[in-house]
Amino acid sequence: MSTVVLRGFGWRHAGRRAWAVRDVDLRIEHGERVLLLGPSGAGKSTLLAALAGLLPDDSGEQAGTVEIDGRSPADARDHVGIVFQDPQTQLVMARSGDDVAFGLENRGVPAGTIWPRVSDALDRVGFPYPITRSTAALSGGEAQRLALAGVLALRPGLLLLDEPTANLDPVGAELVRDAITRARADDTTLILVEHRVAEALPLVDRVVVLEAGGGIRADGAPEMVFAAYGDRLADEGVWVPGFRVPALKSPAAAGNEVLRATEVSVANRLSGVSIGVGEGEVLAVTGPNGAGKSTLALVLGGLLAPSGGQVSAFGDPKPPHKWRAATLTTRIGSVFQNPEHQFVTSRVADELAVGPRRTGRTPAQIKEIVDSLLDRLRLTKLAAANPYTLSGGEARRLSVATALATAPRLLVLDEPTFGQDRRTWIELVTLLATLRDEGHAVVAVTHDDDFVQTLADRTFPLGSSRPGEPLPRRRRS
Ligand SMILES: Nc1ncnc2c1ncn2[C@@H]1O[C@H](COP(=O)(O)OP(=O)(O)OP(=O)(O)O)[C@@H](O)[C@H]1O
Ligand SMILES: Nc1ncnc2c1ncn2[C@@H]1O[C@H](COP(=O)(O)OP(=O)(O)OP(=O)(O)O)[C@@H](O)[C@H]1O
Repeated sequence: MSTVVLRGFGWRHAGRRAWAVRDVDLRIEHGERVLLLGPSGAGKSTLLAALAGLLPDDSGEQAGTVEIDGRSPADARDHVGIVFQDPQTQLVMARSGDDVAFGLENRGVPAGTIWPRVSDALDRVGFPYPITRSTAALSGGEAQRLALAGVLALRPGLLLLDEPTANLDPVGAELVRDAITRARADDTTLILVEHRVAEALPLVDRVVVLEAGGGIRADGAPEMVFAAYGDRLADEGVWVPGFRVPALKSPAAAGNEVLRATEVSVANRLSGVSIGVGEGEVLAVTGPNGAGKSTLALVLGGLLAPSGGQVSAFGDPKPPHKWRAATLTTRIGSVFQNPEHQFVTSRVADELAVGPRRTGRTPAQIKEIVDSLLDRLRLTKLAAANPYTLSGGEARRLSVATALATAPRLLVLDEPTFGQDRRTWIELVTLLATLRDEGHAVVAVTHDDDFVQTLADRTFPLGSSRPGEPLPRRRRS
């Protein structure tokens, strides 16, 4: 167990004018369990990184002090376990079991107890493979489970979790919540960052809300915080319990089919899936971790050749993965599960210009497209920032914006709403609804039930025993 004390704490990342987080005075006692909230970009991940001793002096400027049990985060590191927002970045070993064992070995855990602790931690998170499974061949949710097992095995005094269930299917999320609850028995101090408040509340006894411009907006027992500040927090973008999602489903029937996949397979990852999507339709692909959703998205987006089956789109005799890059970008816009995998420039604004430039737009047209997307996705202030330095929510919005920049008629989005606060979520979903109403087709892989309820015209449950409903051949009347 650990006590955390922040006094006047602030951090400004190198190369940024604005402070990521500032004026934070906070004391968290041994064994307390805190939900840290705040709008996208408010500095939640930065604060966790500071506590984990992951902000080296030369990477920015610090104000105030941080102490864990009276020590600096660098000195307390052995007592702290963190799971990042993007778990794939924290897996270091080639084999899954070794990845969990690595942390234990580093901390000098006696050799005889390492492997029992590894298998206990993997069981707790429902990791579905033998310990020899390659870490490079894990789906997003599987990687998240493994990263969690890695820190749970350490039994840290201070456990820092950044959206630990965002990539998990409902069964996985429940297991992880159980595992977090069990860590309570070890008197672990917990700081949890999670946009979706309802599921996180049973795990915590205190809520701290960071203010976007600095300082703490609210702090106290959950019921007190939401009773006193609920409405204002909602206005500022925080997901508050009881939030009802807007209904944005299309009143119109789907138009002509733009893409059809027949019995597509990818060896060991996806087997025999048939799916189609029509103009003006939002199709949600759901299903358990490892079902093959991201693999299917790559195939539909023309980014991965299927090993079996056919894909045809826009009446082209060639399948999308054989199209020229310029053709592909004007027809299909893809968003990957990990936004960083798709960034190719060092400025947010340049990133948005890549597609339009490739498709021959004039400089004036490019500027108009870029400015409009920055505005619509709340990224204008970050136009000059390096895409790799964005917060999780910002990076996700940039990746959606880049997919829209060439106005493709089909969007294939892998977890488009991941990491969004309430305000950016509504804006993003409303933007997709507008595109849908203009006749664009949208295929979205998602674990976000609110997204399905709000926007999906049809759901394709992959990996379940129910086959996807066939696409009715309807025309817009
Ligand atoms: N390495 C970095 N270099 C420069 N700026 C950064 C870096 N990491 C984060 N930032 C900036 O600091 C601010 C806070 O980011 P942080 O990731 O802490 O926010 P967050 O509250 O966790 O957001 P989200 O909910 O979107 O994940 C953001 O504006 C972000 O662009
Ligand atoms: N590069 C890879 N090489 C080999 N196997 C892989 C690779 N990537 C994923 N897999 C495996 O293929 C299957 C499907 O993975 P995929 O990422 O498509 O699942 P998913 O449904 O998107 O999962 P999640 O909900 O966890 O993101 C999983 O069993 C996964 O372990």
